[in-house]
Amino acid sequence: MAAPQPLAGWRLRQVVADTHQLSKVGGFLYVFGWAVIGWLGDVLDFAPVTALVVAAGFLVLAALRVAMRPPDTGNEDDARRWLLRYALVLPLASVLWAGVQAWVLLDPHFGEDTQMVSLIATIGYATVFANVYSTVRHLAAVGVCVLFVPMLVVLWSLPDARALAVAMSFYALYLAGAVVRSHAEYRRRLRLDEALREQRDLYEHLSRTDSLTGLANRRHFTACLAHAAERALRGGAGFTLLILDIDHFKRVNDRHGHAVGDACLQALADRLHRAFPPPACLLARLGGEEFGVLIEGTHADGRALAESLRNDLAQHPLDCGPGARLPVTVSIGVGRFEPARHGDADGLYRAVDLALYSAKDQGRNRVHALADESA
Ligand SMILES: Nc1nc2c(ncn2[C@@H]2O[C@H](COP(=O)(O)OP(=O)(O)OP(=O)(O)O)[C@@H](O)[C@H]2O)c(=O)[nH]1
Repeated sequence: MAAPQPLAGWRLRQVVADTHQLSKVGGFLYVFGWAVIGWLGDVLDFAPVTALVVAAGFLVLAALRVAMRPPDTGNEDDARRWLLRYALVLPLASVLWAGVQAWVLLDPHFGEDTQMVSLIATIGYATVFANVYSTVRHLAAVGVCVLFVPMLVVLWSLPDARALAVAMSFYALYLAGAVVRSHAEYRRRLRLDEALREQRDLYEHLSRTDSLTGLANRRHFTACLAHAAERALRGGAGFTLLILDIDHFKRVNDRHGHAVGDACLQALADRLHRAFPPPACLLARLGGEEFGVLIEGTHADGRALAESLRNDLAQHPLDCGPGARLPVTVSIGVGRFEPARHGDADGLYRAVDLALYSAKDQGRNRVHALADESA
């Protein structure tokens, strides 16, 4: 059988979050239980100091659970350390309750009603431990043992309580099964959640990505362009848009075949990555042999970057597979977003697209910048 893997990554963070969420207010159940027992058993009459110390103990432990918030650093070691500390604190209230339970059963000051209520409360707390703290199996097992074992020892030691001891022993077996089952169910749910998350992430990635080149697709690029324009309109940093199109790409397909054409598009995507590194630049394949580049910030000289890419491509053929080093040239339209002139992202896109087509019209293998057009 394979050794169990230590919790890591998303699962660890989820276990930490679930453990705190499920248990953070549970400490107050012991406060309530002790208040009921104290009231039924008139404990303030014969042991006022102990009663108050026990109440204070339950209150402090309940408050500690709420106060021990999981770390939000995202660091796995922090999360593991927190889980260990919390797993040490969580059963302390059960230890105190086990002491209370033994006291109530053994001290004749407490009447039979109070003893019965305390036993019911112990069953309740142990059942909660077995079923609710399913996130960490050992934690649930320790909690159940701490609550049940001392009570069973006391019951078996009392000659008048044999029937109760037998019944409670059977219930202890049920609780052992509940610990195993609830933990297995939790692990199953965790695996399902993780698979759903991975599928959602994959779907989101695919819906944003061009499958041939791995660049952003037109839909994602258009959305990012719109966000960049909105930010700029609200006074944020500006941005520059490049649209580039391979010249006479049809000839590549016609002469070398579609597969080489595809490799050529992939090689161009690699070249674009080197010329416009993320995260300042977003690269997209807008369709066919047309690509877009969004450069965030006001410092980039889009025209110079476009010229340098055009030169690089004109001088260094693209590696499009075995025996296929193809010289390709590109035509590029480029422009910086100017709110007063373009209005929104669509306005800039239209203007840069026109610049690209004017570069094509004027002979291809050239960069046409918006500033040139207005000159
Ligand atoms: N291999 C390959 N070819 C594609 C893909 N998408 C579009 N094309 C081809 O790209 C070519 C585009 O041709 P045109 O629109 O005439 O453009 P062009 O030949 O580059 O000419 P200009 O843009 O005017 O310089 C067509 O032959 C399409 O079949 C693709 O995913 N893979």
